[in-house]
Amino acid sequence: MENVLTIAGSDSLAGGGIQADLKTFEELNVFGVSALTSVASITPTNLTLHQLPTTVIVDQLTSILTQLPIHFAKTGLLGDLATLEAVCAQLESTTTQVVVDPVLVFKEGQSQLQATYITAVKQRLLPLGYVTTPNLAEAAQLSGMSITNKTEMVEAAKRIQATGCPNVVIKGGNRLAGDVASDYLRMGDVDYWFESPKIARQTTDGAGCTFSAAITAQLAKGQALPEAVEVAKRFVYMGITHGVSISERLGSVWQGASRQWEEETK
Ligand SMILES: Nc1ncnc2c1ncn2[C@@H]1O[C@H](COP(=O)(O)OP(=O)(O)O)[C@@H](O)[C@H]1O
Ligand SMILES: Cc1ncc(COP(=O)(O)OP(=O)(O)O)c(N)n1
Repeated sequence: MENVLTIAGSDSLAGGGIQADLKTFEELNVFGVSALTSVASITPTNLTLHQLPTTVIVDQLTSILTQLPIHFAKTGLLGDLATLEAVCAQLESTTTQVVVDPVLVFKEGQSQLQATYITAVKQRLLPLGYVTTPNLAEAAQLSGMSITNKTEMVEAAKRIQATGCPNVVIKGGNRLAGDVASDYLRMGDVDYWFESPKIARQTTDGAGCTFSAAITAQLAKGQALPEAVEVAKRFVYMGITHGVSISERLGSVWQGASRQWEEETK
């Protein structure tokens, strides 16, 4: 079995973060290991990041990268510039292929990431990526343009490729107007579109983390990127459709949905 690493923050409500990543890895039959960067504390009005000391993050990565073969890793919420730089320094000394989920904007709230952080994502983190998976709002920040339609998604992906990441998936998701959840993969200079009906449910927390974790798992198992994105899209679609309303206000993707559905239809 392949080991797969997630370098990400904790979301105690499991609406994303390391919790969603590890559940996804488990469901897709890879062995998930993790380096925790930050603990996000989410209330109806606030999103606070409690950042771990850089030395603790580096210690976790050293322990993992010096002892285990890790062919694929994903990065999620890194949280601040010092963490981003430390993580990049560690990854630069490996041959690990990296799926970069830039995590600048998420549904539960806006973190206070500075312009210097976004610049570092473009200059240090994206060049290390095999593929990056911004949502529409993140793609707008990384490309420096507004994105309201598919033509602009293509142009934004080209601009993001210019940072040095060869493959870009822009998730149109719920943010792109219309009835269809359209995600766009630009792989080199080839275009792929992945589409599903938009699901009118609130159980979308964690959709982005689950999507990038699923891509990472499928790549680790040897699948090519377009097929990995297709599997991830279906996995998230099932996860939202059978998502869990964990409270009156909060709804999360259910990573066990594909397995449950397969078991029920056997
Ligand atoms: N309402 C929805 N219906 C169907 N698919 C959705 C919906 N919302 C998001 N998705 C899908 O979930 C995945 C994650 O997208 P998104 O929620 O935009 O990312 P993020 O969580 O990073 O904001 C994408 O494949 C997107 O198309
Ligand atoms: C610690 C932590 N990191 C990332 C997220 C965001 O999760 P994501 O799946 O990318 O986005 P949403 O679908 O929840 O918008 C998180 N909640 N916590």
